[in-house]
Amino acid sequence: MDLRPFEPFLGALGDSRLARWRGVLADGIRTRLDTRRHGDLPHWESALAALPSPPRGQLCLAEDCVGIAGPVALPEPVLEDLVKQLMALHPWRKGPFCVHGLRIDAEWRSDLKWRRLKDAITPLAGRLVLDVGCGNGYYAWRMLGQGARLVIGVDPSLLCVAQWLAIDHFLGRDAMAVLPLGIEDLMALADAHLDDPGVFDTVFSMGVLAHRRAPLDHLRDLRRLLRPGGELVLETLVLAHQTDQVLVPTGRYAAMRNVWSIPTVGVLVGWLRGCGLTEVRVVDVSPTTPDEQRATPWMRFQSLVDQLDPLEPQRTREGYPAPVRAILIAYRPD
Ligand SMILES: Nc1ncnc2c1ncn2[C@@H]1O[C@H](C[S@+](CC[C@H]([NH3+])C(=O)[O-])CC(=O)[O-])[C@@H](O)[C@H]1O
Repeated sequence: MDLRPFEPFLGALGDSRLARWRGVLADGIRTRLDTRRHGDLPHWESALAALPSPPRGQLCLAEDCVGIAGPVALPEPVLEDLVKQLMALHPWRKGPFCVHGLRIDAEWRSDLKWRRLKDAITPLAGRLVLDVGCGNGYYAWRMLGQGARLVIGVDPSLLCVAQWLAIDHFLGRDAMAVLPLGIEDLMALADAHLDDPGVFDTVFSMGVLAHRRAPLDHLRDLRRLLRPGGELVLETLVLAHQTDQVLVPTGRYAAMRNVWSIPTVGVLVGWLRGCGLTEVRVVDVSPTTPDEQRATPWMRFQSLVDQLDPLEPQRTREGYPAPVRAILIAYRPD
């Protein structure tokens, strides 16, 4: 993979407030693609190259599905080939996507989280949006569908980038991309090349905070990326108690090796305020259920149900409280 698939998007940055990011991001992507080679990348690249190429489709956002519809139905053999190439990008964690009638039933019903937050956020029409840890871009398509001017998704996983490229292959939209960068890459690039990275109208960080070893640094970074008055949408694992506690799992949490901290909602609100964010509000607290996160033919590994105690499903197999996630909104002061 080289810079070419990202060039239309980088070009689109040129006539926006993000113009100064254009060269910076191009350098970052080049470096990451060099150093983050992945053994499966050639396999994913062959699948992308072999995707059928019907005429460009339209982005169709149904309640439960990010869809692509074209002017003509794809013939059966072409659909079979489509399944084969998209399956080569297994596991699909985030979705569902509907590609010319083919439903990619991903591990997560990501539509459910979107439903919880979409009416609580400032409408995205015309806004410059950053989605940190965006996965394969499922939500970034939704953000574009709400009329965002540009959406930068960043995620260090090359499989996520490959899945975005597969979906974008059928849409060819320049105003959104999943770039192979971690938040730390973005901050290092900003520190080295930009006076002030605070340009985004809305910054999303969903499903990332618990995986950061230094959660307060993450919140400070998110604040720095917002323009004054900009909105942060934060989603993360929380403890459902009323106390001021932070769970720091010893070993795994729900089979995940990289969960470092799970605060109560009260602590999380305090962290946001302590990092200089204001008007903090909690818009949702929901347990994650096996209806929302489950194994499917598009994600054949173990999933949430395997990570919960079979006799006491309100606990993980390690004995911790089962996953509950909260969505909070906050602002960088003007
Ligand atoms: N350093 C990093 N910087 C940025 N992203 C990272 C980093 N390390 C890992 N990630 C990425 O953060 C994402 C976390 S998933 C949330 C996806 C989406 N937001 C969702 O809300 O469904 C967790 C979940 O499923 O809850 C993965 O795609 C990682 O590759």
